Amino acid sequence: MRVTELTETSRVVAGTSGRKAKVTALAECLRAAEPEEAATVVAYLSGELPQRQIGVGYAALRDLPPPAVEPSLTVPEVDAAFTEIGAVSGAGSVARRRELVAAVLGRATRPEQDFLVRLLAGELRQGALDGVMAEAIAAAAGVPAAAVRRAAMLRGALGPVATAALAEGAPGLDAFTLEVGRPIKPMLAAAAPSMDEAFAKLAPAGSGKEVAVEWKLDGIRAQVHVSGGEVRVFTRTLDDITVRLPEVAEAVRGLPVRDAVFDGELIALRPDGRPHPFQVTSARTATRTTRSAEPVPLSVFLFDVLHLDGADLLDAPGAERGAALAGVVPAELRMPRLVTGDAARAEEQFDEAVARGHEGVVVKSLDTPYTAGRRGAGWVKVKPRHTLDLVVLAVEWGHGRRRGLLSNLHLGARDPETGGFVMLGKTFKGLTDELLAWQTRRLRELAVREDSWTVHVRPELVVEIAFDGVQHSPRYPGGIALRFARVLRYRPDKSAAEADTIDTVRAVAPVLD
Ligand SMILES: Nc1ncnc2c1ncn2[C@@H]1O[C@H](COP(=O)(O)OP(=O)(O)OP(=O)(O)O)[C@@H](O)[C@H]1O
Repeated sequence: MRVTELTETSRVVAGTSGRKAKVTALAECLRAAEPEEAATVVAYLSGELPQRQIGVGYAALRDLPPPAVEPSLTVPEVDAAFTEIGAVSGAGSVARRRELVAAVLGRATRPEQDFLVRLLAGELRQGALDGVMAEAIAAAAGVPAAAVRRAAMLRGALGPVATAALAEGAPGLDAFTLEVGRPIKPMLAAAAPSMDEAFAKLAPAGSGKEVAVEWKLDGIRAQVHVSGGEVRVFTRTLDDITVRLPEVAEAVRGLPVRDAVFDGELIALRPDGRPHPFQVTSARTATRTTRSAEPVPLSVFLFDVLHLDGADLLDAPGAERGAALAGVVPAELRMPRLVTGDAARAEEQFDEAVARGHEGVVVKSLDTPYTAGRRGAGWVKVKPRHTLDLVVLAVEWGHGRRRGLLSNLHLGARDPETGGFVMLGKTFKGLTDELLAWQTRRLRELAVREDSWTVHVRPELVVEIAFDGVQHSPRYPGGIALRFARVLRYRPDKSAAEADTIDTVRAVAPVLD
C-alpha cells in the first residue's frame, strides 16, 4: 500500500466527526492493504509506530527536504526506514538519524510529509480511536467486532490482530488465547460518585442481586503469572518488573497452583497496616531508584484469577472467579472483600477502608466476565473524593519566583468520540519546586509550538488532579470547567489513551451553576 492512500484516509477520518464514517473510511483502507502490512497500517492510523520509539524528536523534523512531486512511497518502505532509524546508536547517531529521516521524507509528497511528521512527532496519537479501529478491522475482515476486541486484549495490540483477521478471518482470531507468561491488558473500573449510584448500576433495588465490595488500595496494579515454579510480575503497562520485586514472587511461589494468572494490587504498608504515601510504593517499581532509600517491602493483595491450572476463567462470572481465587489464595494475600446485596453494609465496608487510610472501594458485579483492557461495566469505584487523570495540552511560563519555569498547566480530558482532548481548565497549584523543575524539563521535550506565553505540547503527560467541582463555562470548548483544580501527582504509569474522558468528569462530579 502506498503512503498516499494512508494520508488520504487520515484526512477523511480527521475531517469527520461521525463514528460510522470513520469506521467506513478505515475499513476501506484496511481492505486495500495486504494482510502483512495491515499491522503497520493500523499502527500509523492510530498515530503509533510499531517500533514504539525510534529516537526522532521534533528537532530532527524542523528542516524538511523539498517534497517529491509524485507519490511513490510505500508503507513497507517507510516501516523499514523507521526500523533502520531506530537501530542507529553510538557516536554520531543524532546526525545519522537526521540523514535517514531526510532521506525518507525527501521521497514523500507535501501531504505525505505532513502526515509522517505528525506521526513521528506523536501528534497523530489518538489512543481513544482504538474502539473505532477495532470496528474497522472487523468490518474489513468480515468478523465480529467483539472477536477483534477480545483478540486485541489477549495480544495487547491491535496491529497483529488486524493481520490475522484479514489473512484468516475468524479462525485466525481464535488463535489468540490467554497464555501464561504473556500479560494482557488489565480490566479497568468505571466510577460512581456514591455507593447508591454504584448499586444502581450493578444491583438495582429489587433485582435481588449481590455485589462484591472490595477495598481499593492506592498501590500498583500487578498481573502475576505462575508457570511451574516460575513467577513473573507485570505492570498495567505490561512491563515485566519481576526482578525488582523479589518479595512478591516469593509470596506467590508458595501457592498450591501449577499454572495461574492472578490480578492484584501491590502496596507498601506501615507496621500498623496503614499505607505509606504512594511515592514509597511507586519508588519500588521506578526504573531509577534512589540508592540511599532503604526499600520498603510491598504487600500483595490479589483480587482476581484469570487462569487456573489449565482452565481459562476470563469468561467465567465474577462469583466463580472469586470462589476460584479463595480456593487457592489464603486470606492474607487476598483483597478484603464483602459480598452483599445491602447498600448500607457496603457503605460500612467503604467507611472501614477509608478509616484505614485507603482510597475507597471497588464494587464488582458477580455475574460479568473479566473485560480486559476496558473500563467494563462490571467494576465501579467509589471514593470519598474523586480525582481526575487529565492530559497536559499546553503550559504557560511562570512569573516572579517561577520565572523561567513552565508553570500553569492546560488540562484536557479525553473525548472518546473524536479521539482528541477537551480542555477543562488550567492550574499552577499543588506543584512543588521539584515537580516544577521536572515538568519544565519534560514539557520542553514534548513541545510542538510556542509563543511568548505558552508552550503547546504533545498530549502525552498524564497528571492527577484534585478539584472541588465542575461548573458551566462558555469559555471552554466542553462547556464545563474545573473549580479549584490542583496537581496531586504525575501518573507516568498511564498513557494519554488511559486518561479520564469528559464523560467520566460528568459522571463523578455533578455540574454546578
Ligand atoms: N480491589 C481492587 N480491584 C480492582 N482494582 C483495584 C482494587 N484496589 C485497587 N485497585 C486499583 O484501582 C485501579 C482501578 O481503577 P481504574 O481502572 O479507574 O484505574 P485508575 O484510573 O488507575 O484508578 P485510580 O486513578 O482511581 O487509582 C486498578 O488499576 C488498580 O490498580
